Amino acid sequence: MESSASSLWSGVNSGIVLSLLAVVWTMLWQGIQGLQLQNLFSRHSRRLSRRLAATLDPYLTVTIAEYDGGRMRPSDAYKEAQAYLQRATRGAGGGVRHLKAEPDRDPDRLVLSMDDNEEVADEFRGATVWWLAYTSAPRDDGGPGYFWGRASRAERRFYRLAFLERDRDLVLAEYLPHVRRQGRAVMVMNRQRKLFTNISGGGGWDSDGSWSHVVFEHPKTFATLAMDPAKKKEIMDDLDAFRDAKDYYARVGKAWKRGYLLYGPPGTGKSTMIAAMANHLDYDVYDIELTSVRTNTDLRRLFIETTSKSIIVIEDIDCSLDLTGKRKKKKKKAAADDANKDGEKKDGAAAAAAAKAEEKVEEKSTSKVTLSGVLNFIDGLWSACGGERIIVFTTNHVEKLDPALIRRGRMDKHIEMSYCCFESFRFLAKVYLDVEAHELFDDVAALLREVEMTPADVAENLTPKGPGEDADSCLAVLVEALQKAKEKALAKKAKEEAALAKKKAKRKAKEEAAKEAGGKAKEAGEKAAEEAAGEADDDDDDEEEEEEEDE
Ligand SMILES: Nc1ncnc2c1ncn2[C@@H]1O[C@H](COP(=O)(O)OP(=O)(O)OP(=O)(O)O)[C@@H](O)[C@H]1O
Ligand SMILES: [Mg+2]
Repeated sequence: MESSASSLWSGVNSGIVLSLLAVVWTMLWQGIQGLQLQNLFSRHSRRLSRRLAATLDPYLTVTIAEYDGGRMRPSDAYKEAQAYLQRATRGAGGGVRHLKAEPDRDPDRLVLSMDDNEEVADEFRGATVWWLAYTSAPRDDGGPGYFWGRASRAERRFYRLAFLERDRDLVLAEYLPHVRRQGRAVMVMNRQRKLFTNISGGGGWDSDGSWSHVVFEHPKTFATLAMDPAKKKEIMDDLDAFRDAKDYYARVGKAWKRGYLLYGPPGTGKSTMIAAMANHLDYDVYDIELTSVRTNTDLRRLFIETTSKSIIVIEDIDCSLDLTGKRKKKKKKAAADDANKDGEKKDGAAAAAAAKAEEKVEEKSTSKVTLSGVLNFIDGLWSACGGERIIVFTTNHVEKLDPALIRRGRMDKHIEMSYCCFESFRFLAKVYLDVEAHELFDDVAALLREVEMTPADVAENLTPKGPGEDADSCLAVLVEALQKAKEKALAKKAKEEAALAKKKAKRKAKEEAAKEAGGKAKEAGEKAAEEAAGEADDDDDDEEEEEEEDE
């Protein structure tokens, strides 16, 4: 015990002495630099001064930069060191006086890490090492990193590890790999799933390169998603197979990514499905607002800055992208057609889709992202970097999408999200009301065969709105809503049929009028022809007479 105490003291003392010497040397060196006297030294004397430095300052250092060598993404080593040091500063903060705090998974706790210019000591197999965190001012050198934004234009962050020369082998061969391993373990332990957006941050958004994020906390899982059970199982199996298929993708030489196209009317659960997928796989979500991406290059940068184990989402792809160059015109025409349709009120789903399309048509005018940019984004050379990514597109109008965009290989799995069927209703009744059988189920079943209602509307009707509401009243509300929807659909159908009959009758009348007019015209034509022929005969007679007279 005593010997360990004395060796500790001697270690501490030698550490203090060495630190003091290092400080003195640094001051001397900086003083020399400050006076610009180093130019007076010959090459020989500079070599000598370095030797002197090595004698006075027996520390070696390893610097880990967040971005270096033109990197477009933060270095993994930096992130691992950061996570490792979070652990090293746990508890009382490991002797660090200035700490940075971030929210922890546990809402009552904070994850602490050392602030800039703080130093923390760490022990490893009897050796002491020191970590220093620091930042350097933004660089504006136009180098490779400059193009990619954050690497140069923002403050650059570093960790510097200092250790005694005698521990060189131990630190380089064993301690640093240990730091990386432990760092990765801490990252997995602390991992909070995130929802990223490319819309510039503000409010509760944390910025991370081109992306801002919040903690992803969507409660929807496959256990509460209403859809045909067989279809649901197929999707879950597909996701599981993808997650475990690293070797398979490597073997067949494909980038480890998979595309899903979710299509169907508004309110059928496309966005909800994405949340369920993210929760099932424990992946982050990157939600790309394509109308905010200015160029194809920006889109590529966004992709490069995503991490693996993530779902990259582009919602309403048909509204966000000028697929053919004619779409804008078409959409305006369609909107006008919709508005003129016999003054008829649009039903909820169509109105929502039209509003969404109109809104995005306006927004996308500032974006120069092209179809080819998106195609490259999905399966160009860059799409292979990182791996383990799922790309999801959603649309209300699958028929409007360019076939190249959704061909297998880009969008590998097409999933139709449709109106509520009886199976889905039963599922929702169990989830929302905890009811598995009820006398009104038969009515609901019969009505759902005749009426199209989205799971969103069914779920809303099944939600108790007040303290007095129970399963009976909620189901009665749903039946009433379905009956109303049926009446509305019947009235709409009758109106459409009447309009069609009117149109047909009009067309028929027009045809008959044309026929009659044609008949009369024919008669008149024939008469005129006859008269003309008669006149011609008279003329012939006159000519003959004239000829005779001449003879
Ligand atoms: N299949 C479903 N199971 C459970 N809840 C659903 C389902 N579909 C929709 N919902 C509920 O309806 C609401 C709307 O669904 P969601 O936003 O996923 O629709 P969407 O298909 O993405 O619509 P849009 O095309 O307008 O974006 C959600 O709050 C969700 O809770
Ligand atoms: Mg949606």
